Amino acid sequence: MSRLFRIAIDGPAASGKSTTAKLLAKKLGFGYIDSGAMYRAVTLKCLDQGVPITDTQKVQDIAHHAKIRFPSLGTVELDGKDVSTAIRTSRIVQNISPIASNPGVRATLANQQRSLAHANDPAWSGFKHKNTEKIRGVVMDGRDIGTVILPDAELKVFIVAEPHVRAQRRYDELKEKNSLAQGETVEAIAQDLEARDEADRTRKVSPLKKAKDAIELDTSHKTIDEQVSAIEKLVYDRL
Ligand SMILES: Nc1ncnc2c1ncn2[C@@H]1O[C@H](COP(=O)(O)OP(=O)(O)O)[C@@H](O)[C@H]1O
Ligand SMILES: Nc1ccn([C@@H]2O[C@H](COP(=O)(O)OP(=O)(O)O)[C@@H](O)[C@H]2O)c(=O)n1
Repeated sequence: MSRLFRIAIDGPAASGKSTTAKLLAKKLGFGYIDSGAMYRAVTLKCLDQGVPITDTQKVQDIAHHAKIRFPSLGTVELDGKDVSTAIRTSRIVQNISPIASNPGVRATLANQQRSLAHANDPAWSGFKHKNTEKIRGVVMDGRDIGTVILPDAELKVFIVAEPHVRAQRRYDELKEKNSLAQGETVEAIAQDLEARDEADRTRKVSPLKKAKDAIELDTSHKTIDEQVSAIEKLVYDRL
């Protein structure tokens, strides 16, 4: 016997969603779908092809023809090329908000996200529960997963953290990857996160919002291990 268990993780920028989602997926043998990476990939393609991010129709066409894949845990491919690092720069997030609020882009990516979540990929080995039932599933993170993409997910978590903690973590991450733009400071990153969260919260289509039945998890004073274990426990509680 096999049962499907879908975990929706939403929250503001740099709150710890993808780190937690990836480790949780690894622990449970679940698939991991990084929906933010898909918006980042569409943004990268627009910038590379010189398509103005405010040209609604052209951006929709780009999204429609972009072939985005997740060949392994944490890697992202765009049109056959590994873009895992290229999509993580500040240039991408500074241009992403008009693309994420484009209804045609959202419709295209939403379809792909739902079919990825239903793919039941054989690589998602899952785990045995109480020695009988096989639990297989997926962890998906983003802004609208619990509200729009998987409204009937078996578990919804809304991850938050204090703004200065998120800015410092994102700064450290970019520094470590040598992806900091020249002269980029923690303050500049804090401003970017705030502007992006505001745009995500106030857009008309699929805004960033905690689903009514989501459980809030504040990671400000938690270690990564603690936040992964907290969600893992919620999974077992629900089974
Ligand atoms: N509890 C934590 N303690 C320290 N660093 C963390 C913690 N949670 C996440 N991070 C780090 O913060 C950064 C942002 O986390 P990330 O998972 O990318 O956030 P999101 O997906 O919400 O944007 C990453 O570099 C990650 O390693
Ligand atoms: N489900 C999603 C995921 C991301 N996004 C958009 O994509 C941007 C980047 O998402 P992300 O999760 O990669 O960003 P970070 O939280 O890692 O900074 C967000 O600021 C949103 O504008 C969205 O609109 N809907």
